[in-house]
Amino acid sequence: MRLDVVTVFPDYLAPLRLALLGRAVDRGIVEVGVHDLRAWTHDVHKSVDDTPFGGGPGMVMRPTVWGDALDDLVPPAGTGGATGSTASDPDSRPLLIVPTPAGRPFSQADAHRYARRRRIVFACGRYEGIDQRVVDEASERMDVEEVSIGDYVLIGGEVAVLVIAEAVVRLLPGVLGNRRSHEEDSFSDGLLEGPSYTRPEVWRDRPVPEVLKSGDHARIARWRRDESLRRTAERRPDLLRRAALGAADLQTLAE
Ligand SMILES: COc1ccc(Cn2ccc3ccc(-c4cc(N)[nH]n4)cc32)cc1
Repeated sequence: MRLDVVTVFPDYLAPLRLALLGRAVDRGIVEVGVHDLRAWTHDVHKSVDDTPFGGGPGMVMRPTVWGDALDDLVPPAGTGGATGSTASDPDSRPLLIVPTPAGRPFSQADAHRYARRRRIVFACGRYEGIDQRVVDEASERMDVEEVSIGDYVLIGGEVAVLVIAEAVVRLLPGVLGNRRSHEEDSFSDGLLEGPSYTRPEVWRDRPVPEVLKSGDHARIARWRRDESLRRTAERRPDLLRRAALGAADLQTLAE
């Protein structure tokens, strides 16, 4: 997989080269390119924004600058660049992800879907966002998704790109090493992960739950499922409605 990020703050994306993500890059599992949007500006002031048509607060990012940046990263057809998707491989087109407060909510299912793509370009907006025509025009030759990472307002798209990139790259084969499979991830069974414990067995007079030291794997699995159900019912009742619950689960929730 290749990830390209376009931003006016390239240093914000430095974490992509650290720790697990950095190791994935070093091992060639993912290639990462971070590009300063100002490299495509046309004026001495390297301006990337302008006042909004129709008035209103703040500034909007200019389509001319973004258009030139995306043309270089994903050359239009006929310029030797990427063409439309092939029927046999719908994921062959580059995917342009534009974080925005107005986007569709990003989910673990999206992370799995993105992890199958060969090429993802992230457009990091600032100010009040990017001129809408950039998305509209890019949609002619790329798959474009405007994505929100939550119902809160950030200052720009860079942090959202770090969140999405981490959620996606960790799913790539070989990135997490011998860690348990993704199938056991939080949300993988539709429920929240329950509590975890490690040594010492007693810490500030607080013992580890006895069942976890019992060696009875069936009993441990049941206890973990019950804790997961209780935590989900308390913190994310919306997830419960979508989860596949068995009779024992319903018994636990009824207690
Ligand atoms: C019209 O309202 C606003 C429009 C833009 C902004 C600042 N801003 C500029 C680019 C950009 C990209 C992503 C996000 C973002 C994503 C999530 N989940 N929260 N905030 C915020 C962003 C603030 C408010």
